[in-house]
Amino acid sequence: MIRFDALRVSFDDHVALQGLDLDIGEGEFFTLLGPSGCGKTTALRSLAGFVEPTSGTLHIDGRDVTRVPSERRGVGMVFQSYALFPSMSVRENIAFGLSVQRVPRDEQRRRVDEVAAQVGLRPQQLTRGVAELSGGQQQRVAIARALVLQPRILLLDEPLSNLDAKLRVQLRGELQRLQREVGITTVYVTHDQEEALALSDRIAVLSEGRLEQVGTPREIYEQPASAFVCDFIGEATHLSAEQRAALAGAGVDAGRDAWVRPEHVSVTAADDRDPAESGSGDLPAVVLSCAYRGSTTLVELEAAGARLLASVPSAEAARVEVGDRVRARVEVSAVHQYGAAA
Ligand SMILES: Nc1ncnc2c1ncn2[C@@H]1O[C@H](COP(=O)(O)OP(=O)(O)OP(=O)(O)O)[C@@H](O)[C@H]1O
Repeated sequence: MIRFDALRVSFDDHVALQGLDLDIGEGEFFTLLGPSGCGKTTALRSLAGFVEPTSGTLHIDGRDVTRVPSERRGVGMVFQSYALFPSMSVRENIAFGLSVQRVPRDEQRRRVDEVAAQVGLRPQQLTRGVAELSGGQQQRVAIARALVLQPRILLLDEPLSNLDAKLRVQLRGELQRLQREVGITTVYVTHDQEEALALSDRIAVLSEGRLEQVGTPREIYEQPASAFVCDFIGEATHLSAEQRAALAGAGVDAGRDAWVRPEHVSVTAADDRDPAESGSGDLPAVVLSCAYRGSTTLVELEAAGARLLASVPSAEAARVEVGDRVRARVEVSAVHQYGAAA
């Protein structure tokens, strides 16, 4: 339903998007994810019609909208700051776009009531000033203001980034439910990988204006297509040359870059066998620190001369202490390898 075709955006001599190809399906919750400056906001703003591409095309529902003005693209946008009018009531804020379009008063009223109920705003909240509302309620108003214009696509630019951690988690659940209920195709921008994994049907990971990978949260996490994605999504240890050499007998290619996630490293008691001979992916290790995380504990090890992270059930972690000599067992089949080692 949305197609980016070789979309390139340059600002003076800086290339923000280097030819983006992307297809987003009807009803999808699709996230553009990447570190600051990777071009995700530029991609979103191009889709909204606020940024003019240097080359390439954009299609919505099969229609070339590359040069179509923003207001005729059928997109509704929610900004990071919400951009609500502080002197107006909730109802006036939501109705703003309808007033601009000179929609009759009684129809405005009906549509605002309908969309307010959809996003979970109570009727008595509609007469309040927006300044009196909490961050989460303001977010609902901002979404209602976009939805009331009945867009085909909802664009959200880091809408949760101004909220505290607990509210962010709560609201992302609400946002997901709301999107499912309304069924509207949604494009979401964030630099927060945890948020992207929790919310999205699919994710596009961008780096320096290029697409690194597109996939479901599970695909991106479990089969990262590049070292960049593996490092950016979740936690991973970049194995040193010495660690790779020590694991070569168990099947790691010592000549290639290698990464392993903490949940694929376990900690067992040290014994006297030479780990290199066991062929099982064991490394002699010393416990450097233990960070309790509830059901699991992140154990930082020094293994074969370099750092290695292991995520172990907290019940097991209770048996190890900082300074203990242990064995780190690396699940070699879960090691991600890319290109030649630097
Ligand atoms: N209007 C502009 N003029 C000049 N350069 C711009 C403009 N907008 C963006 N850029 C540059 O383009 C690059 C990509 O910016 P963009 O805002 O798309 O990144 P981002 O991934 O969304 O980052 P952030 O999370 O920090 O917003 C950055 O290097 C940025 O400085």
